[in-house]
Amino acid sequence: MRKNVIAGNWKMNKLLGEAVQFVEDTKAKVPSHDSVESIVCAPFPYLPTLVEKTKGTDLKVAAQNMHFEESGAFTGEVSPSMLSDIGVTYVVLGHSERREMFAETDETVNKKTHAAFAHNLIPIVCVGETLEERETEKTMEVVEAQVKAALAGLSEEQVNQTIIAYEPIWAIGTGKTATSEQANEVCTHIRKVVADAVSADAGEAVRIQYGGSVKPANVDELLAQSDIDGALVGGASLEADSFLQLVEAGAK
Ligand SMILES: O=C(CO)COP(=O)(O)O
Repeated sequence: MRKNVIAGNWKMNKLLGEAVQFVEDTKAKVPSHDSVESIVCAPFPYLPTLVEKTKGTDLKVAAQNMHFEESGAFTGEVSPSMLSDIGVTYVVLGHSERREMFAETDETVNKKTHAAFAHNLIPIVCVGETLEERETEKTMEVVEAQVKAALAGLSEEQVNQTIIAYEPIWAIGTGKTATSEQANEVCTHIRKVVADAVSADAGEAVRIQYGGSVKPANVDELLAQSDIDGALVGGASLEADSFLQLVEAGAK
């Protein structure tokens, strides 16, 4: 039985006081880590404070991106060792907003997955098709290529720990959710791609989240699908109450 992972991706939202208030309001209320992994993906400047404030609780903290290099002349970037050094445990990689607006490629995502494991960070690797790709029936092909590229060269053990987030771009922030059947169909395909590329066991073990307009009203139906093991949530993760409802759904 795979454990659900519910991650709130705050994106570029909240000021420090609001971020702290959020974790104060949720950290003692999230279900046990044994029943669901509850994660907030916060902007870089808040990570040390949030890691400190959530120590010893079941709420975990993720970064939303990182560089793949260890250190050097990369003005404005944050390295994997900086994240692990301050106690961050997960990192979102290859979000479609970074692919679209910040020149993230399959190749850099792959370098970042390797760098994450080298620094004990669990990667949440985002994949997903555009509306045009869906309408021209390229979804499976596009997602397959992204998954294979992201995982290339990882060991079976590393793939077992990887979290893949399937986020159809047309469903992000639009209020348009993929139907639970549409979402599951792609997640099933991703699982098969991992099984074929790595091993049957890795295909079984890898956790696959759905993301795109997930909210308390639709999360149960999405999580009830055979191959969906959680959600990566933007808008509906910004309020403590809504986030708590989502993690409680993940613990069922
Ligand atoms: O991009 C997303 C999470 O990473 C999804 O965002 P929304 O939940 O706001 O659609």
